[in-house]
Amino acid sequence: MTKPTVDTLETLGSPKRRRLLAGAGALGGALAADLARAAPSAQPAARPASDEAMVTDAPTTGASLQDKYPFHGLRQQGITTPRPASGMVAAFDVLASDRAGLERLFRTLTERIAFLTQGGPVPEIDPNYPPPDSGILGPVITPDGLTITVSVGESLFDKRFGLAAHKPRHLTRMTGFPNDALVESLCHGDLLLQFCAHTPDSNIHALRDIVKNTPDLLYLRWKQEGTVPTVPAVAGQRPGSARNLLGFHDGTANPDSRDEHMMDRVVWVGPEDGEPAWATHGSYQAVRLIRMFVERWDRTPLQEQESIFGRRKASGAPMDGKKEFDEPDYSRDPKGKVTPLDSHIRLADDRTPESRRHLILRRPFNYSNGVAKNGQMDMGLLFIVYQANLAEGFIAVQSKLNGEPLEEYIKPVGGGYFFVLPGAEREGDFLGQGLLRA
Ligand SMILES: C=CC1=C(C)c2cc3[nH]c(cc4nc(cc5[nH]c(cc1n2)c(C)c5CCC(=O)O)C(CCC(=O)O)=C4C)c(C)c3C=C
Ligand SMILES: [Fe+2]
Repeated sequence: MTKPTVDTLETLGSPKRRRLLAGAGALGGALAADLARAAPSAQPAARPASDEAMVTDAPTTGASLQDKYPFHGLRQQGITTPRPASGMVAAFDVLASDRAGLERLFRTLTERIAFLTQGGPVPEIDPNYPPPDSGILGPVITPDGLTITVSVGESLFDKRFGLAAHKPRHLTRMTGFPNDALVESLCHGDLLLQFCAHTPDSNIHALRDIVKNTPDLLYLRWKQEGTVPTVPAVAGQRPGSARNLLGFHDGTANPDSRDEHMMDRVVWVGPEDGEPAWATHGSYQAVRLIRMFVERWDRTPLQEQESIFGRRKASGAPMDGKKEFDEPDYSRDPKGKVTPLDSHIRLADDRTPESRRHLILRRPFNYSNGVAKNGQMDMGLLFIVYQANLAEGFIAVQSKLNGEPLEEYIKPVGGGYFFVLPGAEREGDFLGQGLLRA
């Protein structure tokens, strides 16, 4: 996992930052926001990434607008990178009609992502032309921990670009599971961009930049924004996982994304996986928009909620444990008297050697979209999951979950399957280069 660098070490929780924000009213919102974004500080970043005791996949206080992840590398960022507070996915149809157009798209994406994730001043141009930037972050783009991850859908491998022979082995068009009510306009896409940053403004800014720079190449199909609640960092304590909108800690049993050996096994496609050579260092991505029926959930007894997940709501502990990160021991409970056999966590991973083959890296965000037509709150989980093998990963785990009691409270309505391109390794390389040269 690559750690963010902090050029000028301003932390969101620093007294300086708080003073700047407190002065926002007096200064006028936009100017104060510009100052806050660009302000340097002597405070170090708060996250001690090398301290084992602090492992969490929840954003903690101390995020800096100057955090940045290197763009070039064998693998793309935004997968094993810590999950920040704001996420967004945007799925597109590709308008390019031939290989040359597709290459122009990949080169443009590479150039824009390299700039947006590293930040810098927006160039000044002749005011007779439209401004080169939306301006919503001010004249200097702060990196804000932004990552933009590019993946491609199965439909990109149709006749248009002559890529059919190079499709990753498991990349298929997502089909519905028994509890799904998929809405076609919220599904699939030739290309998907995942934006992650400390603040939603950076994701929106980046999306608008990319849309502005690809008018003849991309058509926006659907998008979904989401958030992860920030977990306060308590000195000497491992922070708990963030909570989802059903009120449970979510992410507890995720494999440790800092363990490179584990990530090579679970997440990244390797040369031995029987995939096309260009796909090495890529990953399969499943995205699911899962609506939650929160009104019904909030009227469900606590003990039923806990039985549905197989964990305690307050602590996140497994039913046979005391603390969130205690390991459940199902061998002592073969009939499911303590942890029901059909609880979410026991179905998803029954801790047998067989289930080790189906490990996945979950990287979800909570979403809240306003009000549904029936007057209910439209909220849920933007479920994003990465694995080296889609069939053994998401599809196998979802198949085990089919029919689970949680289904009474959730309804998957959209998403799709995608393949994350390997990284642009060196300056001058572009995302998708291996695929187009295969
Ligand atoms: C197909 C994969 C999964 C889907 C879809 C999914 C949906 C989903 N999950 C929650 C809430 C929780 N999930 C938890 C654990 C968990 N979930 C999956 C897979 C899917 N979940 C796995 C593999 C696991 C880990 C199981 C284990 O090893 O014990 C938990 C418990 C805490 C944790 O480990 O994260 C919660 C809570 C919701 C609300 C949801 C759909 C809306
Ligand atoms: Fe889950």
